[in-house]
Amino acid sequence: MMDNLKQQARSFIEQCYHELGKSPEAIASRWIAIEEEIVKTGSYTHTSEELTHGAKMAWRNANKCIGRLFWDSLSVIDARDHFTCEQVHQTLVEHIRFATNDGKIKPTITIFAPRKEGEVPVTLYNHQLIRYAGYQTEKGVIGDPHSLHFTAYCESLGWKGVGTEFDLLPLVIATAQEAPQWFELAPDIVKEVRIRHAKYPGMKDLNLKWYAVPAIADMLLEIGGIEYPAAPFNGWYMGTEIGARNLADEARYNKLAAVADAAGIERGSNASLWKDEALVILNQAVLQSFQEDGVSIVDHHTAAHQFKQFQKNECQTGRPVTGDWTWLIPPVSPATTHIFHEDYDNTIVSPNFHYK
Ligand code: HEM
Ligand SMILES: N/C(=N/c1cccc(CO[C@@H]2CCNC2)c1)c1cccs1
Repeated sequence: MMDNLKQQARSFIEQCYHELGKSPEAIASRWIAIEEEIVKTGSYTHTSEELTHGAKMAWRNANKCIGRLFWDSLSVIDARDHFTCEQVHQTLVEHIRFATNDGKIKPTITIFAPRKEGEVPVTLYNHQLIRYAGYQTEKGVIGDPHSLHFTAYCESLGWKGVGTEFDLLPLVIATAQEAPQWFELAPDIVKEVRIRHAKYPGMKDLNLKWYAVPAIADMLLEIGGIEYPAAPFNGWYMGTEIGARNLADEARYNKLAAVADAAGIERGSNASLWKDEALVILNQAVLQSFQEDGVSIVDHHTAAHQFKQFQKNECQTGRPVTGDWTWLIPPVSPATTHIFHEDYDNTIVSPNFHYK
C-alpha cells in the first residue's frame, strides 16, 4: 500500500517538475521530502504549485473530454483549508460567480481537502453545482427526469421546490463533523439563457431555457496517489449537450416534437426526418441564444477542430494522446468531424478524474 503511494508520488513529481522546467536537484530534494512525509505520516501534502499543475494534467488526461485544448488555462482554487459546511457553501458560491464572469466563462476547479486515513473531509451530493429539479406527478415528470432521485433526497432534508420545469436545486454539503445540509442558490448568481430562434418565432413560446455554467461536482480528482473526493470543476457547454441531449432525449426534457410543431415541421413519417430537422433547429437556437446573450459556448464543429489542435500540440510536445472515442464523437453529425474517422487509445493515465 505504502509502496504504491510512493510509486505514484514519484512518477507524478518526476513528470510534473519536468513539465514545470525544474532542475534535477529540485526534483531530487522534493522527492526526499515526500518520501520522508509518507514514511512518517502515511501520506503527503501537495504544494500549491503541484496541486495547480496536477489539476491541469488531470484535465489533459480526461479521455472523454473534447475540450482539452485549453487544459493549461484552468483556474485552480485551493480550498484545502475549508472544513465547515458554511465555508464550503461560500466557496462554491464564489466559484460560480468567478467562473460565470458575466458570461465570459472561466474554466475553474475548486479543490477541497483530500481523503486522509479513509476519512472524507468534505462531501458534495450534487451531480452538478447548477441543475434543475425533477418531480414525479400523476401527470408524469415535471422538470429534469435525471434529477428525480436527488430532488427527493433534497426534499427529505426539508428542501421544498416550487414545482416548475426549471427549479434550481440546492447545494447539499456534508463534512467529517457535520451531517448533510442544503443551501438554496440565490437566483441572481445563476446565469440562465432563454432559448429562442431568429427564424422560428414560435420557439420562444416553448419557454425553454438552460443554465450557463456546467459544473461537475461528483467526480474524484486523483493526483500522484492523493485522492480529492470533492473537486468541482466547470467549463463552458458544447451546444449539443443542451440541444441534442438535455432538452432532446426522451428520458430528459423530450422537446423535439414541440420544437417541430413550433417550427411548422410536419411530423408525418420517420422518413421525413422531422426529428433530425427539429434537432438541428434546436441546436441552432441554443448556439444563437447563448451567443446573443454573451455566454461562452462552442459548436461541435469548432470543438472538434480545437480537439484536433490539441492532438497536434500534444504530438509536438511528445506526449501520447489518450481518448474515449465513444464519448469524444458529438451526438449530432458525428461523421462530419475528424474524430469519428480516427482511433483513440483509451488507456487511463494519472493524474485524472474518476467516478466515485
Ligand atoms: C472548457 C470547455 C469544455 C468543454 C466544451 C468540454 C466538453 C466536454 C464534453 C462535451 C464532455 C462529454 C460530456 C457528456 O457527453 O455528457 C466532456 C467530458 C469531460 N470533461 Fe470536458 N469540457 C470542457 C472543460 C473541461 C474541464 C475544465 C474539465 C476539468 C478540469 C473537464 C473534464 C471533463 C471530464 C472529466 C469529462 C468526462 C466526464 C464523465 O466521465 O462523466 N472538461 N467535456
Ligand atoms: N461542458 C461540460 N460537459 C460535461 C463534462 C463532464 C460531464 C458532463 C455530464 O456528464 C453526465 C454523465 C454522463 N453524461 C452526462 C458534462 C463540462 C462540465 C464541466 C466542465 S466542462
